[in-house]
Amino acid sequence: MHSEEENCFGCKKAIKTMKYFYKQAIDYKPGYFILIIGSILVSSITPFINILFPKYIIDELLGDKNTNRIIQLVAFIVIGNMICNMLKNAIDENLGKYADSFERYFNIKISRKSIEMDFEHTENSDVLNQAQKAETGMSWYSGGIDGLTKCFVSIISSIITLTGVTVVIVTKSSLLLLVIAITIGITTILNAKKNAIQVKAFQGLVALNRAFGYIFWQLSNFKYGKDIRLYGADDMMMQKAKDNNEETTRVWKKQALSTLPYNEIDSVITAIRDGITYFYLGYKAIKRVISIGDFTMLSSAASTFSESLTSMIFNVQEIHKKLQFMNEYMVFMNYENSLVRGEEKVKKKDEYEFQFVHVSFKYPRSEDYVLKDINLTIKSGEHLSVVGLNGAGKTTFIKLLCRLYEVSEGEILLNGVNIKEYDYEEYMKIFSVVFQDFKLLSFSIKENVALGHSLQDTDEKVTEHLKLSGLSDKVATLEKGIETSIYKQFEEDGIEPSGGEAQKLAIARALYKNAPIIILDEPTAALDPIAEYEIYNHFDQLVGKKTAVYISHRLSSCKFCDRIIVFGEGTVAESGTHEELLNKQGGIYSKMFNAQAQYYVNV
Ligand SMILES: Nc1ncnc2c1ncn2[C@@H]1O[C@H](COP(=O)(O)OP(=O)(O)OP(=O)(O)O)[C@@H](O)[C@H]1O
Repeated sequence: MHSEEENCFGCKKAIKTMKYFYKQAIDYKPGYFILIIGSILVSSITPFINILFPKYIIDELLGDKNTNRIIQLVAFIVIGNMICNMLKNAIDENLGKYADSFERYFNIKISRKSIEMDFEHTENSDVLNQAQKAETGMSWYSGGIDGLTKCFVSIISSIITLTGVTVVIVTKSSLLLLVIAITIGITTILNAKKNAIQVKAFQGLVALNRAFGYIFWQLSNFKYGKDIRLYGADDMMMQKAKDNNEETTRVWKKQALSTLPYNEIDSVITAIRDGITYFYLGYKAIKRVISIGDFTMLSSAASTFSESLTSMIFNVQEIHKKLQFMNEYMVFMNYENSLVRGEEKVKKKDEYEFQFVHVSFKYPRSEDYVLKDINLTIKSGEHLSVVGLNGAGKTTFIKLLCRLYEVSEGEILLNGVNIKEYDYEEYMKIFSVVFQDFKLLSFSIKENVALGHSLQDTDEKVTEHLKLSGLSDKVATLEKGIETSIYKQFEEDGIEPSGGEAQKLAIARALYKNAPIIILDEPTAALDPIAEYEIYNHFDQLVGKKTAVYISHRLSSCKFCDRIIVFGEGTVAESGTHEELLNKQGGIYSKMFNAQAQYYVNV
């Protein structure tokens, strides 16, 4: 939530935001700003052509009636307007291309920030809302750099036009300026009120837009099609989408109804201003204080004056509003990472011993401890199995080990050094992890396996690891082999891997990374019994002397491990080898194992 002080978007904050964006934009695309200068020049010149030359034509028509001169003047107007329009079109066309490029530039930065921010932020709905605000605030709400710059262009052009037009009006009728200035003062106040309503509505729409994006994604993503169809959830999903749509419409409608009176008053004031201008100038022309040519020029100058002044003030207010939208991007980009990131290098050696010393943990914004006073050592090269009932804290234990979360109490040591003291990226490199909810990307099999590594000369190595994980037979049947795309999102001949195939791919990816510590969270849950048997048969080949941690509900897999730890109610309830734990009367492990074995024995 923004505090009261933060909500007040004053001049200082606006200038800071402006500097922040323009510094990056100028570095990224300086060419854009050269075009902008051209745009300012063209849009400043055009109004003068249409104010000055018609006066001379009328004066000529009512005076000397010199045909050649009239033709010359008309040619000036027509050709001048044509050249200005052509230049404007050429500039606008090029500016459009930059607008897109700026939008992508800042979107990429949002993505990078999302990846680099503390993992715990990615599960925080405030942060997710802020990411949404950053993205929409930088795109269609503000128009991004291009939208903001166009406002500046308009302001500068308006100032140039205003200066010229003021000179024209002052020489003939300065009272007119006063009338226009007063009416514009009123419309400015109305506009400020309208903007405040729009900014408030934007804040209210963020959560709705994010929810709609989620529902839309689930509905249109065929991966979720099975569940939605079989559970008949389509009506419920459609209802949620409809409710969301109605709520969004309600917010828009409320905004429109709130701003409508201001728009209507604005129209009345503009009409009064135009009426006064025409009556006043008409009266002067009838009294022959000004010529007919002057009447035309002054009425056109008066309307240009009010248009330019209105546009200038409108654009100042627009800039203020747009900067508030764009500021949301800054807020997101400035999220501090709270995870301590040390500088100690992880020494490359064969020994990696971890110690959990009185480790307790509760998730952020939660009062309940998920893990309580965990004390254990994972010896280098040990194959450790972690078991326990659902929700016992097994995955949380892995998340702490991999530093996705900071422990709440106690410490985790690697080779005697607190893991906080290690360089974060270096520390991450020592783990190959397959999480329960691992993700494959819509890229080729090769890219999925060699993820994060160079793709040069990798074919053989990728094939080798696919063989280890038991996927080579499947890949051999594919026309494009390891170049085959996963999923059909971008390639028609992409494959839809089965649950087991996807898991084998994820295992191949983890093995390919060749990190000294392998962690597999439910590694064989989706594998058929033969594939599971194969994996465990090649266990030593797969993992070798590396330290390995397995989380599994298939207790038969625990036999392969040196030691088993059993989590229960947030603590390490039991620890020992398969045989030791099985012999422990009334123990959690023996109960779970016997319950599972019963199914097979009783068949
Ligand atoms: N991001 C989170 N925020 C708050 N609570 C969480 C979060 N992730 C998990 N929990 C809670 O922590 C507890 C332990 O979850 P964890 O995923 O570690 O269990 P698990 O032993 O791996 O379970 P399973 O066998 O079902 O995979 C659960 O009660 C879960 O609801």
